[in-house]
Amino acid sequence: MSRWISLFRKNQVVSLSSAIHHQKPSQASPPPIRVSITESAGRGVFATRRIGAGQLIHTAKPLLTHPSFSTLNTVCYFCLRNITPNNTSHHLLFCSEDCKHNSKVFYDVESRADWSTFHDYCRSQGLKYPLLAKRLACMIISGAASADFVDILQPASLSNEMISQMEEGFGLLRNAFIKADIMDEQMKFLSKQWYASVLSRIRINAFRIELAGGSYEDLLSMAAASIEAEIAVGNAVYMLPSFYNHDCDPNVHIVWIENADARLKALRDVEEGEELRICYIDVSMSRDARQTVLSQGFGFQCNCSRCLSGE
Ligand SMILES: C[S@@+](CC[C@H](N)C(=O)[O-])C[C@H]1O[C@@H](n2cnc3c(N)ncnc32)[C@H](O)[C@@H]1O
Repeated sequence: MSRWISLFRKNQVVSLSSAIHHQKPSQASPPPIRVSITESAGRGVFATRRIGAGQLIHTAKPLLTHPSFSTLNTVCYFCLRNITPNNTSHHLLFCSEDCKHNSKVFYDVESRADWSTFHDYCRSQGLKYPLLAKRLACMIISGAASADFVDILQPASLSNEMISQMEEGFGLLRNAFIKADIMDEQMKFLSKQWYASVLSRIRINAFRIELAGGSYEDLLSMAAASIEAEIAVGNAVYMLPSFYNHDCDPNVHIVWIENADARLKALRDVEEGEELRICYIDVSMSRDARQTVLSQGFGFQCNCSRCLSGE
């Protein structure tokens, strides 16, 4: 969701360059945040104490990840870490034995089926989120996740037209499992309603992962590297980061260094009780463009102070 361009806005550069000295979270205590209801944006994340600019507020492991089609052979199929491609093999890659082991929760089921038709469909339609739904379905079939795994996340409201557009993807997903002889009992959850409900949640909660690389310890050099290279390796869904609302002048940034493990950092000093917000979009766009993207992509009218002031 978020992008780096926002970091170059003039009024943020000073706080960012002073931000890099406060990177370590408190080891012993829980993160200084709570999830509560906001006045106008559903649930949100609030600071439970003062947080200094640049402080690492918390990290988050993804619930679901999937590489982009363009990075399928160059990033870890589990954690999205960049891997030097092996010219002799076009097989899916894992960056470590740990990732290979951890991926069993979906890969043992996934590798039994032929995904070519489902993938061709996604590729031709430019769809990335059904890949995350496929991974979740594999986790549920393997018994590693329950059918309501992502139900706690806010769903997008879908029009009837959007739901009917999902039918083809649903049919192809289901067929791939049927052809792989997955037992009816294990696929009981896999209804059109389940598929639409999962995609509606992924749609507004998935993050587009851009890795900044292991050598960028400070936010400014990460921002510069990310803008230069446009490094989008895939998509991922998280639990806690999904509760952060959007602001066009955010006080928190989500960053990925070398894999899909997220780090949430304060962009400026935050007072106890203040809501913590990230940006979902490129906030260097004009107000009208931001409003259009947020309304079409996330279904809300942004009324942050920047939008209200017309900036
Ligand atoms: C990723 S979720 C954020 C958490 C969400 N508020 C919840 O209760 O789970 C994104 C959704 O939160 C709401 N939201 C986020 N930022 C908002 C904002 N600035 N103004 C109004 N609604 C917002 C919208 O409904 C949006 O689709």
